Amino acid sequence: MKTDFAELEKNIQDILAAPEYQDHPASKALSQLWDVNQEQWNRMDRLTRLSDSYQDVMIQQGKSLSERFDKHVRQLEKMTRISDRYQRSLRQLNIELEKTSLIDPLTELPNRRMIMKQLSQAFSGQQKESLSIAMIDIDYFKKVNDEFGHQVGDKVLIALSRLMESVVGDRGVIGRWGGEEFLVILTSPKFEDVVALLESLRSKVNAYTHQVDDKTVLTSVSIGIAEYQETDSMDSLLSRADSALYSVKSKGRNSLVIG
Ligand SMILES: Nc1nc2c(ncn2[C@@H]2O[C@H](COP(=O)(O)OP(=O)(O)OP(=O)(O)O)[C@@H](O)[C@H]2O)c(=O)[nH]1
Repeated sequence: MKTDFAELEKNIQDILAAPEYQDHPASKALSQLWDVNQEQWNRMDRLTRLSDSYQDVMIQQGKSLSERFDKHVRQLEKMTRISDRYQRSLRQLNIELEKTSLIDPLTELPNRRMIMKQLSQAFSGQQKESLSIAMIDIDYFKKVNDEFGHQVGDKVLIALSRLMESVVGDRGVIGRWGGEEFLVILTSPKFEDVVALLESLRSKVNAYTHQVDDKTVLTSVSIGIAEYQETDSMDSLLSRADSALYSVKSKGRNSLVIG
């Protein structure tokens, strides 16, 4: 049976208020019991409120904890993204750095370091037997600078680089050896093809004209060629090409000599 507390409370209040029960010992005991009950009730009420507010605090704390956790996760994700981006740009920078350390900035041809690297690779490769090199020097280039100025000289160097690069094409590689000197590495089983290609290069440079206002810059190149021989080291091959170039220069330039 379910107790109707409201009715019970009313009955007790009525008994306690009835004058005929005032001095009855049971009424006193009931009154004491009522007071104890009220006190317990108030205590329960306080405890319930305390527990409610404690729960509120806990919920609030839990909420702020999870908010803090989410914030940290977001920060971590952001840092990871930054680190990824940083690493990507670092890799890109390395590629650029590697490129600039191997490419001549003016002519954009492989620089001496790069062309030496490639020569070394060709030297240790299986096609060593069909390897030839050519040392190319622009004739009287000082005169171009003296007459037209250094800036025109630069433009001529760039234009000749493009021209020579297009003649060599995929049959070899050309790099800037330094100043107005270039080195070509060619791999061809027939040496006469190498000579024919270099002769074509010489004649195209000779036919090239560079216009500066109403003046024309004429150019020519001297070429020293060396074909790989079994006893060759890289140094001896380079040295033969250099001697051949020297020989062309002493014979009057705009020509090629095989060393
Ligand atoms: N404009 C320009 N000139 C350069 C560059 N590098 C080297 N030179 C010039 O090339 C010239 C080379 O002079 P020389 O060594 O006397 O050679 P040359 O005048 O070509 O004479 P030969 O080689 O004997 O035919 C110098 O005037 C250098 O200043 C460059 O990057 N730009």
